[in-house]
Amino acid sequence: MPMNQPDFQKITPLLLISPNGMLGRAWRELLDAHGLDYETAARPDFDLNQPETIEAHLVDGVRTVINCSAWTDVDGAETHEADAMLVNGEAVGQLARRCQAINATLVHYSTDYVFNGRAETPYRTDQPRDPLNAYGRTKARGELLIEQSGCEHLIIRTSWLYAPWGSNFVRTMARLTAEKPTLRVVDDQRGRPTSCEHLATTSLALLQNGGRGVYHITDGGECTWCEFTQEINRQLGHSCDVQPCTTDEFPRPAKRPAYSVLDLSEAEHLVGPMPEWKVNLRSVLDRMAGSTE
Ligand SMILES: NC(=O)C1=CN([C@@H]2O[C@H](COP(=O)(O)OP(=O)(O)OC[C@H]3O[C@@H](n4cnc5c(N)ncnc54)[C@H](OP(=O)(O)O)[C@@H]3O)[C@@H](O)[C@H]2O)C=CC1
Ligand SMILES: Cc1cn([C@H]2C[C@H](O)[C@@H](COP(=O)(O)OP(=O)(O)O[C@H]3O[C@@H](C)C(=O)[C@@H](O)[C@H]3O)O2)c(=O)[nH]c1=O
Repeated sequence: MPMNQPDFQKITPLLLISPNGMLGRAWRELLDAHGLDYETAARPDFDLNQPETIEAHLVDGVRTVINCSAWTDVDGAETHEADAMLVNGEAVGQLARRCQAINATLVHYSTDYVFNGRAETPYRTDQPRDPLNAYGRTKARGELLIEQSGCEHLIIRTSWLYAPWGSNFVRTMARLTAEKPTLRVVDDQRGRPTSCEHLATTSLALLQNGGRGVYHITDGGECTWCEFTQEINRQLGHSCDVQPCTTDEFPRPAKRPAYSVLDLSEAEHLVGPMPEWKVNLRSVLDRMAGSTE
């Protein structure tokens, strides 16, 4: 990926919120690899439900705040929308207003689930937010509050995150395809998987290259959850029979969008093409093979 002469002085010192989440860990590894100057903010010292802890961590001198925190339990948000809204909505507004006050740039993550999934071509960054579920509504509110705060920001929408660590679809399916002779996986939801390591690296490149406003970053290509599982099964050499099913045959509390492919052209214009999801999947599975986690 073309990365112009890095001038990290413009973006440091950084504050990394939630370095122990799935994406937060990828950011931590990336910042360590570059030897960048950063502090971290995590529970219990930093809690988005306690506004005073936001003020205590976002202090004068911090140039960039990378927010990897969120309520990510999509089904749980259906019955706890107010709690999810505090974390993904109102607290994000507070973060953004604090960034404005200390003149820091806020890098924030959002989701394909802010869209209704009724499109048939990739969602552009400027298409209207119209979430189908509670999680999507809370993430849409967070985006809006950032935009209203007037802070300098980079909102990165992404989708279907996976990593060699944490709780995610690839790790779940790696286990299930090893354990089960057959598996049924929904084949009528189409989107773009995203490796967290790729996302962190590409986010840093976008930040460095002046990306501000809303951008989309995912792996390249697209697939259904079933096709994703079939490829995990194939790359791992497992012999599970992965069969397609419909969303109706796999009922869940939260509705998911049928089509949530994000248009990548604006990010690709600044930082180059996104690697294909099968290529990124291979790297992550290789790393999982060499790990005891
Ligand atoms: N996972 C996915 O598939 C996708 C995720 N995204 C977005 O990407 C971002 C990163 O997601 P991901 O890495 O999967 O998230 P994780 O669920 O792995 O991590 C979320 C982090 O948020 C922290 N957190 C939750 N509540 C609070 C709180 N009240 N105060 C402080 N910290 C809190 C958690 O802390 P603790 O470690 O203490 O639990 C955890 O470290 C999020 O914005 C998410 O919405 C977008 C698209 C897809
Ligand atoms: C385990 C399993 C899942 N599935 C389906 C259900 C669901 O439609 C799909 C994916 O399941 P998950 O629970 O991993 O998906 P989900 O929690 O909806 O993942 C989402 O998380 C949030 C945080 C985001 O922002 C989104 O981009 C997206 O990544 O796989 C099967 O069909 N068969 C199975 O055996």
